Amino acid sequence: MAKTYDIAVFHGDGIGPEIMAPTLELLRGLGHGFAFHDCPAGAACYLDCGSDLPEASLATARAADAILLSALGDPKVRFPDGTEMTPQIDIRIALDLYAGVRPVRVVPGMRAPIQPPEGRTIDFVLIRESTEGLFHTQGRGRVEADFAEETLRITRPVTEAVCRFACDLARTRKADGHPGRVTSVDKANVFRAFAFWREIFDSVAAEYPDLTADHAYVDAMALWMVQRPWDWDVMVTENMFGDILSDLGAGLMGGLGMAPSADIGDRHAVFQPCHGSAPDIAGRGIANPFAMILSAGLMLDWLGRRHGDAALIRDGARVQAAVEACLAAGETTGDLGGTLDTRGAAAAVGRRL
Ligand SMILES: NC(=O)c1ccc[n+]([C@@H]2O[C@H](COP(=O)([O-])OP(=O)(O)OC[C@H]3O[C@@H](n4cnc5c(N)ncnc54)[C@H](O)[C@@H]3O)[C@@H](O)[C@H]2O)c1
Ligand SMILES: CC(C)[C@H](C(=O)O)[C@@H](O)C(=O)O
Ligand SMILES: [Mg+2]
Repeated sequence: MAKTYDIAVFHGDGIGPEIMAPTLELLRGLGHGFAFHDCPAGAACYLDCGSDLPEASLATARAADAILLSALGDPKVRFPDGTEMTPQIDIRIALDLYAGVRPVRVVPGMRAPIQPPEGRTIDFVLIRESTEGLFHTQGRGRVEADFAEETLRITRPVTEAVCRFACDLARTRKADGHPGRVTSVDKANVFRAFAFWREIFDSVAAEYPDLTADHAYVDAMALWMVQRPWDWDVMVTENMFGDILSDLGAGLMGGLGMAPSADIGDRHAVFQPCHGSAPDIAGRGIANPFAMILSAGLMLDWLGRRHGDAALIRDGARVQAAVEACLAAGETTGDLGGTLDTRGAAAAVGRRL
């Protein structure tokens, strides 16, 4: 009998449920025997039950084969100390999801602000360490009357693991015709913690003589991602740098509605769009579902490779191709210049599947 995959589903806040519902419909249509398990979390859940990440939801996520997560959070709903709830960070830390995979891919028809020169493509992957770095003290920073302080933490095991993940990915991509280059993005000129990061990156990269390994300072990389985004293959960087650069990457694709992500650890993985709950457009049914759908495509690919299921890998690629065909045909939501609403854009993907 074919395997059933248990998928934990966080529907989220704001536009979260609006983009998750049609994504689940598309997944059901692929006929892989997915069992979806709802996991309440986020701002609405906090108002409802007093927790933004109930233990039961985390337990369901832990037991699942994969986790699909839509945008969570609402700037108007805060903890008593005034901080916003960020359960997605708590999940990354609780499940050791150290490798945040954020692909940046500009394809024909995309309303991208920068077009590559003839013969070049914008197609790189940013790997964002997602469990430590400058997020180490998130929500626990020290705030006194006259100063505030947060801590940047870089540890050897996590840095080795995320650098190895990036090198493995560059190697896999090289087999598909990419240059086989991995770039560490850091600030080693100023911070000893980043000199430590760079030294670890170098020692891991030395195990991959078939790859080109190099470094860039994060400020210069922000410039180069705009000036020559076609030059990059795989980048690996600290949590906060990756958070910021991945939104820059989303900008290269025409907006956050196009930016998927995967947070991957050794045992678990979460698939979610890079964007938030977009309170400014929530409830109107006009959010772009493509980042959520592409994230589901990354999930199919990851599950397929993990379980040796070629049909899942094939469908991961089909989902990406279907979204790209919609872009080429101009069948998109308003943020990308189209006239479709959320359901219409998802249906356009469905027709191509
Ligand atoms: N991964 C996540 O769950 C995640 C990521 C970022 C922010 N957040 C949370 O979301 C809330 C809102 O944050 P924000 O406003 O800074 O960022 P946001 O990503 O929600 O929105 C930024 C801008 O992008 C637009 N946008 C985002 N997704 C879109 C989509 N799918 N289609 C069309 N337009 C889209 C929004 O309308 C807005 O103008 C906050 O509570 C924040 O903490 C969650
Ligand atoms: C919402 C926020 C906590 C989150 C992050 O900072 O990681 C988001 O910006 C992201 O990029 O996934
Ligand atoms: Mg972000």
